[in-house]
Amino acid sequence: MSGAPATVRLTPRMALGHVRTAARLALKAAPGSLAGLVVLTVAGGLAPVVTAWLTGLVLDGLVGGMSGPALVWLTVALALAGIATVVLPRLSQYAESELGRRVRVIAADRLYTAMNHRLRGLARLEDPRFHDRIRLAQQAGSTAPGDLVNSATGIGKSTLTLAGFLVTLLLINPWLVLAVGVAAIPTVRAEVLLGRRRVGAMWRIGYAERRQYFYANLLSAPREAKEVRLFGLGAFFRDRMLTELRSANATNRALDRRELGVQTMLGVLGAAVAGGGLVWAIQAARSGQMTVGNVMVFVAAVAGVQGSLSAIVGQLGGAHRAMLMLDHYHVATTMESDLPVPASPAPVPALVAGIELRDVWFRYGPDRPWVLRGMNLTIPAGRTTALVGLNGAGKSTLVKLLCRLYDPVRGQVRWDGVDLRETDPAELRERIGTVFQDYVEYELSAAENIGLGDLTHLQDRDRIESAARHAGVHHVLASLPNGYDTMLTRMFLEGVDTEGPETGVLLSGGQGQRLALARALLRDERDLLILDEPSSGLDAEAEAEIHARLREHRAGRTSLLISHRLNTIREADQIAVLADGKITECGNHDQLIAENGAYSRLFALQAQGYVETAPR
Ligand SMILES: Nc1ncnc2c1ncn2[C@@H]1O[C@H](COP(=O)(O)OP(=O)(O)OP(=O)(O)O)[C@@H](O)[C@H]1O
Repeated sequence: MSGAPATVRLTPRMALGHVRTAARLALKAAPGSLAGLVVLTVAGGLAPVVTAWLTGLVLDGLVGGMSGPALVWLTVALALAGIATVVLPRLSQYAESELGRRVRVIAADRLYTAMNHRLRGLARLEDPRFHDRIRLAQQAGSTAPGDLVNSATGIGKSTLTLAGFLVTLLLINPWLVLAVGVAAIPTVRAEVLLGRRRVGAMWRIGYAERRQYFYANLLSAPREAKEVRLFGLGAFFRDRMLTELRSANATNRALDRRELGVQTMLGVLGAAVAGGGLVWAIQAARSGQMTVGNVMVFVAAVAGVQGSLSAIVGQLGGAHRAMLMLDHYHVATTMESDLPVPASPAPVPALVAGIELRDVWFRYGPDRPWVLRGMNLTIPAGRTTALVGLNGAGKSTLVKLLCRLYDPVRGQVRWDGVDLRETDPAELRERIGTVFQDYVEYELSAAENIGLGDLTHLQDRDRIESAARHAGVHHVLASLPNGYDTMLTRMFLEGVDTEGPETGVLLSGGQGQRLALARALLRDERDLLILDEPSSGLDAEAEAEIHARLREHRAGRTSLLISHRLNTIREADQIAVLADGKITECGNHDQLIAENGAYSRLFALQAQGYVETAPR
């Protein structure tokens, strides 16, 4: 799924496919509204023609001295047609809105279900082209199917009006149909060209708009606010935002000017044809070839033909745009899974022997440097393995491979002998509990923040509290204004619907880290516990306390612990040093110290720092 969206070209086959998709979505979402819309479209399309004819008949009746019930009935019919002309567009608008609302729900459901099922790893999420595509697909899902249906009904309605008035003109004077038709050719051609330009401009403006929102967001987002203020970046980002805004404005202005010029010319041409026709009609009326009513019908018909033609062309442009957008939606909902999963995946049983990384090579893209270069490591079941390495050595990358967020480029990661490529990632992840280095603090309640670790326990307050106690964060959470129900956010109000809603709170960095730990500990019975820098934000006392608890918790379980603070991992059963994409040392603390290698050097360096600053 790649390629710049701007290069999308619609073939007739694709267009037909998108029309079918939109029609199916509309039929599924709101068959009643769709049927109503069709009826309203037919009625709305014919109403102006009927009104014009009735007006002509009434005028002729008056001039011809018609009176009595016939004139009354004609007048009543004319009044009803007038009411219909006013009411029908309102009803159509409601039916369109309702259809749009319902289609949006189904389209969003399909899109996000596809994303959940087809985006199992991370690689695609790190591709900027994918983000362009998915953003457009989200936009398309919410508006394009409805827009396409509306354009289709709009085209149908205008076509009916056009046909009605063409027949009218044909009955009055066939030559007039030819004159109006010839005058319409440049209009159609100009609208098609303008439509294409509009679509092209949409991509260019879209990019500028995305950058503009990005800068605008930097100016108001609480997460970035500290740095923006401290480094005085406000004016800098504002200027960049305005530059993007001006660039979008310049594109829009150029387009508007071109449209203004073309449409003014076409308007003058249309008016000339209509004026010529009117002169002819008045002459014909004067010489008795035409009635006053027919003159009126003629004027309405010329305006109706011109108006409906330009509406059809405009709506075709709208349909074209909607189809281009639906193309992104189609690609996003039918994309292949980013991690191949066999038709019958191998089961992931409880871990008995261990996990083996066999000659694993990995890089984040064909044009990126290798992070792991033929790495070999066994993580024995029931033991604690610690992973040590310098910044950027590839420790977190290894964690992602263990969770099958990526597949190795070469080599295998084996779970009790089963290559992870043979497994269903969802089943594998059910067996793993993880605290990532860049853990998430969700803008939800404290209890939910922990409960998300295992949705089956989301409502189980006892288990949630027990996990919080293990992670040493229970007292902090219990003493929040609403205890575990306090929202951990300053972005949303608690209970907006109630009177005097309260704002939530933010935890400190270390408290947040404990919360993430509690979330992982809720997945208590998992086979593999991965802790990537679980205590980097904790004070020394808390760190010692947490590690003592974790040691207890890990006893007899399989765990992988990553930490730069070597004192926290020295009791691991096995310590592996990762350097240059490989495991360069592996053994327990005493063995590695005796080896006098990189681990020993790092340990001595850290120990020295403490000794030198310790009070005598
Ligand atoms: N998503 C990514 N896309 C491209 N490169 C990445 C990505 N994530 C990490 N890298 C690169 O891979 C290398 C290893 O990163 P990784 O995060 O695994 O290191 P680490 O050992 O965990 O480092 P640290 O100790 O700083 O946490 C780094 O050079 C990093 O720039």
